[in-house]
Amino acid sequence: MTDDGYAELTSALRGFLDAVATAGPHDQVQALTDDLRRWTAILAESRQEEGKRVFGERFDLPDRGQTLTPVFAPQVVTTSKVEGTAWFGDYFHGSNGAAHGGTLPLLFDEVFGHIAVERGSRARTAYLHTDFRSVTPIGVDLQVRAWVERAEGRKLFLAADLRDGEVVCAEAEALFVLLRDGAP
Ligand SMILES: CCCCCCCCCCCCCCCC(=O)SCCNC(=O)CCNC(=O)[C@H](O)C(C)(C)COP(=O)(O)OP(=O)(O)OC[C@H]1O[C@@H](n2cnc3c(N)ncnc32)[C@H](O)[C@@H]1OP(=O)(O)O
Repeated sequence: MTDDGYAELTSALRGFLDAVATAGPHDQVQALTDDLRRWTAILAESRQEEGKRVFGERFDLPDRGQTLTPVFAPQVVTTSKVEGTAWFGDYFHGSNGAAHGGTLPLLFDEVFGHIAVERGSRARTAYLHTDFRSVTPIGVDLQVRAWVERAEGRKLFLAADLRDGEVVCAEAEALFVLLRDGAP
């Protein structure tokens, strides 16, 4: 990992989003808004085209340097399976201590993507089906795994599950289609 500060920035940004998500009314809200607008203007001056950005494009950083998805730390990545831990911060909270339902397919898409990347394939998600088996807790280390069910030509049929210990939180099935040469 290149120690250029971006891993720490990603971590700080996640912490900030979690703090925003859990904060009550605050008397410094205008100061915070002003600070955010100041940094937005500074960063806008260094806007880059896709392929030259950090966010989501730095494979040497945790979570590719992005905060869009819940934290995913892979432990095993092969061309046929991926296993690791997932962690949903407060930013991903839906209600009653459970993760927002839409954030689970978000995690699964990211996890499936590791298999596609490991296969050296340019692929896109054609469909992703999620079954919500039990509420997904916030702020807990969860176990996630995904695997290839079968491959048919350009089609890669994938499955995954997310567990809190013995409890299955969610399961997913997806079709990734390998892109034709020259596809955008
Ligand atoms: C150092 C290393 C660190 C590694 C660290 C890596 C981390 C890396 C993480 C990255 C994580 C990001 C991973 C996100 C991945 C996205 O989320 S991609 C964005 C979401 N998906 C999209 O936008 C896709 C939009 N759709 C499309 O572009 C096109 O429809 C597709 C899916 C590419 C397919 O188009 P196509 O290539 O023209 O293929 P087409 O001929 O239509 O279909 C091919 C076959 O698939 C079937 N098919 C297509 N769509 C469907 C469908 N929806 N249902 C059923 N069958 C279908 C067709 O029927 C056909 O079947 P056969 O006739 O061959 O039997």
